[in-house]
Amino acid sequence: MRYLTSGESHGPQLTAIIEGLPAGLPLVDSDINMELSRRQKGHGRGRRMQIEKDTVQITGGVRHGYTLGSPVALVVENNDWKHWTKIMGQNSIAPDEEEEMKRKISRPRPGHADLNGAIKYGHRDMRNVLERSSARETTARVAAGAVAKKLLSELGINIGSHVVEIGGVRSSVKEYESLDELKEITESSPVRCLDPEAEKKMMEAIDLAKEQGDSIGGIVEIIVEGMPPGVGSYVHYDRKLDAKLASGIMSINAFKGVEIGIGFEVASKPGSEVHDEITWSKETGYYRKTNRLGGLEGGMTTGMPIIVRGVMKPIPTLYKPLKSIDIETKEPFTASIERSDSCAVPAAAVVAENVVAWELAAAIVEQFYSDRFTTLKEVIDQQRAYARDF
Ligand SMILES: Cc1cc2nc3c(=O)[nH]c(=O)nc-3n(C[C@H](O)[C@H](O)[C@H](O)COP(=O)(O)O)c2cc1C
Ligand SMILES: C=C(O[C@@H]1CC(C(=O)O)=C[C@@H](OP(=O)(O)O)[C@H]1O)C(=O)O
Repeated sequence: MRYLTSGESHGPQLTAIIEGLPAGLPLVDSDINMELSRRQKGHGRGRRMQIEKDTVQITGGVRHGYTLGSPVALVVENNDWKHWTKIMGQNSIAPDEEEEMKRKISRPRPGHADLNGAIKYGHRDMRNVLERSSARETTARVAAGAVAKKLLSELGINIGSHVVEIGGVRSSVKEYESLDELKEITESSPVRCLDPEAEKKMMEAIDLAKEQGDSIGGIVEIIVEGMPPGVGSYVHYDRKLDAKLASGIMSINAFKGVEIGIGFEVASKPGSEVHDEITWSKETGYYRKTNRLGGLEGGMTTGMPIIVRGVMKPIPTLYKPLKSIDIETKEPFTASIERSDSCAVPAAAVVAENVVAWELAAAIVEQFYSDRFTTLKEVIDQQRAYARDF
């Protein structure tokens, strides 16, 4: 299963095309719209989110609420496009030279793809880079991830996320009753945090950063329950599920690191406090009383919850801008900013959740492939029973 996305941040629309989904998966636009709307929320987002009301059009691969087995095409229109038609027009005749010079972006923003992308593709107008490198593209990734999430949920696999840290303020709540409880709390938190004390401090930290013209990053955690054991493989580097999850998280704009289970804590702990002892009961089969390795051993699922964390750097566009060099004049400048998020960690948690959903669904479809969703479901149930009785 794979997908491609297309579209610029201020272009007419974003498109995702998914190939390799089995036929017969129930899928309606509200499954996707729910995720798109979650991605738009969060304290610290800029004015763009007031302009956009992301909703999907399913333009291929689905009839009467079920996938057909053909490519699924998803379209999300950019409301902001109407303000950018002149600047972004795909077919418009080139504007006169003077106008063109005014519009050209020749000032690369530190921390963005601008300068490297311009050098790579030979663009002297860096709008040609920033339009596609913008995290607006995560809308299309969430749309594709929402389809994966639907597939997982039909297979009894449940996925949630929460914000662990923003700008150095850490959530202290580690325990929650169930994923449903986690979802209930995070959906009503402006920063998707489980800890009400930390939530307040996180919001203050975001407001302070904004006031000071700065930005802050943070850490998000994704939890997945219900994965059958043995998904992924140890036999080759590119079949290891932990590697695929790490690659997925690192591919999200501004993500700079990934942890699985207790993550980097393993460095300071002895093996006896890292590895999860294996135990067995007739009802559940094999299980671990602890889950420090986050549901993955040897590149495969253990059947325990999968726990993945990702760290997001502070947003690079600052109202108190950093120094850079104009590529035309080679003179230093400090940029003027129109609008930007000051913190997008809560939104990024939703992106990460959907990216993880995609990687897990793709691994399941690859390993247990069937053209028919009903058969895939039977095979997954068989895998669970087989692992239990093994
Ligand atoms: C949901 C989300 C929203 C973002 N919003 C902004 C923003 O408003 N301004 C900005 O400068 N960067 C924003 N970013 C981060 C940039 O897109 C990112 O840092 C940039 O594309 C460079 O990529 P890199 O940080 O992965 O190297 C956002 C990232 C995410 C995930
Ligand atoms: C549009 C989204 O995020 C954008 C990501 C982004 C960036 O540089 O990554 C810059 C901002 O775009 P603009 O300059 O149009 O305000 C954000 O709003 C979105 O998340 O849907």
